[in-house]
Amino acid sequence: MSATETHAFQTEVNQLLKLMIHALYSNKEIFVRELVSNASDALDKLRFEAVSNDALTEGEEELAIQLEFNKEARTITITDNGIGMTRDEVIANIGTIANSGTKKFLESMTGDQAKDSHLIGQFGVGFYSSFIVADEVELVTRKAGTDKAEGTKWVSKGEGEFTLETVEKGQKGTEITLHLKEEMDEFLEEARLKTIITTYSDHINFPIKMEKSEWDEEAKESKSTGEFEQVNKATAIWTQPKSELTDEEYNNFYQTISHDYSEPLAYMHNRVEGTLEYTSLLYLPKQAPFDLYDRERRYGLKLYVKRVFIMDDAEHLMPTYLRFVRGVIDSADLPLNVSREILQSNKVVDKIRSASVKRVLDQLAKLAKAEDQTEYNTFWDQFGQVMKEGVVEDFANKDKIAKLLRFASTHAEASSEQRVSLENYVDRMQEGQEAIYYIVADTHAAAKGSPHLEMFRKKGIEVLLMSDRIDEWLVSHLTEFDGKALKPITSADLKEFEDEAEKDLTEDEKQAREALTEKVKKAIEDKVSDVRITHRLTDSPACVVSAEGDMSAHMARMMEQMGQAMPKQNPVLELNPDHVLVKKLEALDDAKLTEWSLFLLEQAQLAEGDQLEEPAVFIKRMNMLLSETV
Ligand SMILES: Nc1ncnc2c1ncn2[C@@H]1O[C@H](COP(=O)(O)OP(=O)(O)OP(=O)(O)O)[C@@H](O)[C@H]1O
Repeated sequence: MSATETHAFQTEVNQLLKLMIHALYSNKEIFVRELVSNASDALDKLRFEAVSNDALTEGEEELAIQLEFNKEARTITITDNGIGMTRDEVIANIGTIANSGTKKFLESMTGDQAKDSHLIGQFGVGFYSSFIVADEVELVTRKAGTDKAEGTKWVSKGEGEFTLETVEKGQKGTEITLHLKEEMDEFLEEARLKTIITTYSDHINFPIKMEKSEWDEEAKESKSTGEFEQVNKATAIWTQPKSELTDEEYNNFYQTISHDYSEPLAYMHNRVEGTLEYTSLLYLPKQAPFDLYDRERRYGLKLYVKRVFIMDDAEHLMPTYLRFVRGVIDSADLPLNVSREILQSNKVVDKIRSASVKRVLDQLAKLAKAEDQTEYNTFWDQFGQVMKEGVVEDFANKDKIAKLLRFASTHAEASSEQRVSLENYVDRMQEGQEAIYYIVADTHAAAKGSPHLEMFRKKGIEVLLMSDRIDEWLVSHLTEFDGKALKPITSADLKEFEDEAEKDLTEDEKQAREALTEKVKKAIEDKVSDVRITHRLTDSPACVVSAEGDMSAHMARMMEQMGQAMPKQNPVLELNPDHVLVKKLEALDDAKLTEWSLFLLEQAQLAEGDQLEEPAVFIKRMNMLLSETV
C-alpha cells in the first residue's frame, strides 16, 4: 500500500460544491439517482468494451448495482462491478471539472432553488451531489482488467481537498461510501431507499440490489439477512409495449436520462420492424437547457445496439436544430463496434434520423394545432429560435418547419410574444394582397415603432414584427410561404402602394415632386444613393430604405456587430410629400435646403435604429433649425 497523497480541488469545484449543497438541499434524495446513474453508465461501458475484450469481465457473469446501508456507522454504500477507473481517471473525473461550460454554468446560477436544481442536473455534477447528504465520501475503484493491487481510494470531506491512496481491490468496479450528515437519518431506512429507487431508477437497465431484512421479534427491530434482492424492474423501458407503460414511468425515465427535474412536454415511443428494425423513445423537454447555444454542448440522444449501450450524445441521430430532443434509439441493424465516424455516413443511421425528425416535427405540428395552445406556446418561447435554424439547416423539411414558426405581428402589436403563424397571417390577408409583409429590427419596440409601418397601419395590412437575432438569416432563406412571397416593408420596391397614390395627381404636381426630389438629392448627394417620393408614410416626414441590391440596413448593422467590415452603403431617402416639413423644403434657399435635408435624413436614420456618425452635429443642427422657428 502506498502513502496517502493530498490534492486540492479546482477552485470551480469548491465553488460548485458550496452552491450545490445549498441549492439542492430541498431535493436531497437525488444523490441516489445520480450515483445509480453513474454506476449504470459504468456497467454499460464495461458491457460494451467486453464485446471486443472478454477478459474485462474478469469472469463475472452478472453486472449489477448494490445499495447497502449501515445504521451504526451511518453510512450508505453503492457498489457496481462496472468498468471502474484508474488513478489518473479518478483525478481527472472526480475533483476536476474538465467541462468548458463550468464558468458559464456558475454564472447562470440564479439563487432560486427550484431553477438552480434544474441547472445542476443538466450540468452533470452528478457525483458531487453526494455532498448534499454526506460530510465525507469515500470512493474505492479499480479499472476492469487491471491488477488487483491497483485499486484507488479517494476520500474527501468536500472542503477544498481530497486524498488518494493506492489500495487492493478484489472486485473490478467502484464502491462509494457516504458518511451521512447528522440530520440525514431518513436515508438509513430501507423503505425510504426502496421508494427512491423505484421512483427514479426503476428502468435502469441493470439490477439494483438491496439487502433483505427480516423482523426480529426478540430484538424488536428488523435485521438484515445477508441476502440481496432486486428492487428495480431493470427492463429497458423502450423495449416494453406502450400499452404496459404509464405516463409516470415515461416521465421518470425522462428525468433519469435528461437530469431534468421537470416533466417532459411530450414523448414519442415507436417500434419499427421490417427492412429496418429499431426502437426510438424521444422526448421534448419543457425547458431549454442553459447551454442550448453553446457549441460544445452535448446532444441528447443515447444510442443502443440490441440493448447494449453504445454512446451518449449521438449527434448524427438528430440535426443540430433539434439538439434539445432527448431520448434513446436502439437499433438492431448497426454493428456493436459502431464508431462516431461510421455513424456519420451510414445508410441505417440516415434512415433512422430522417424518420425520427419526422416524428418530432409531426408531434410539434400536433401541439401547434391543438385547441389549447399553452403547450405549444411554452415550447415556442423556449425553443423557437432554434426551430428557426431548422428552416436553413433542414431543406427537406423546410415547409413543415415554416408551419411551426411563430411571430409577433401588428395584429396584436402591444405584445412581443410570438404567437402568429404564417397560416394565421395568410388567412387574414386582404383581398388583392399578394405578399406576406415583415420588418426586422433590433428590438420589438424598434420594429413596432418603425415609420415604415404607417401606411400598412392605415390600410389595415398586417406586418410581422421580427427582432430575434436569427430573423434576418431566416427571411433570407424563407422567401415564400404557401405561394406568397415574404417581403420586407423596408424594401426599396413597394410599388404596389405607389401606383395607387400617384393616380390622382396632375402632371404639374408630378413635375413639382420630381423637381423637389432632384433638388434634395443634389443638396446631400454624398450622403444618399437616391431621393424619392414615398407613399408608405402618413405621419413621418421621411424614411430611409436600402437601395435595390444592397443589404438591408439591419443586416449591415448585424454584420458590423459581428466584426465584419462593411462597405459604406448610402441609403435611399424617401420623402412624404404630404408632410408639412417636406412641403416647406420647396421654398428654401440652397444653404437652408441642405441643412433641412440632412436633418430629415438623420432623423429617418435614427428611427431606423442606425447610429449616427456624428450625433453632436445632428443635435446642433436640430437646435439651430428649431431656434429659427421660435
Ligand atoms: N461508478 C462509476 N464508475 C466509473 N466511473 C465513474 C463512476 N462514477 C463516476 N465516474 C466517472 O466520473 C465522471 C464524473 O461523474 P459525474 O457524475 O460527476 O458526472 P457525469 O456522470 O459525467 O455527468 P452526468 O451525471 O451528467 O452523466 C463520469 O463521467 C465517469 O467517468
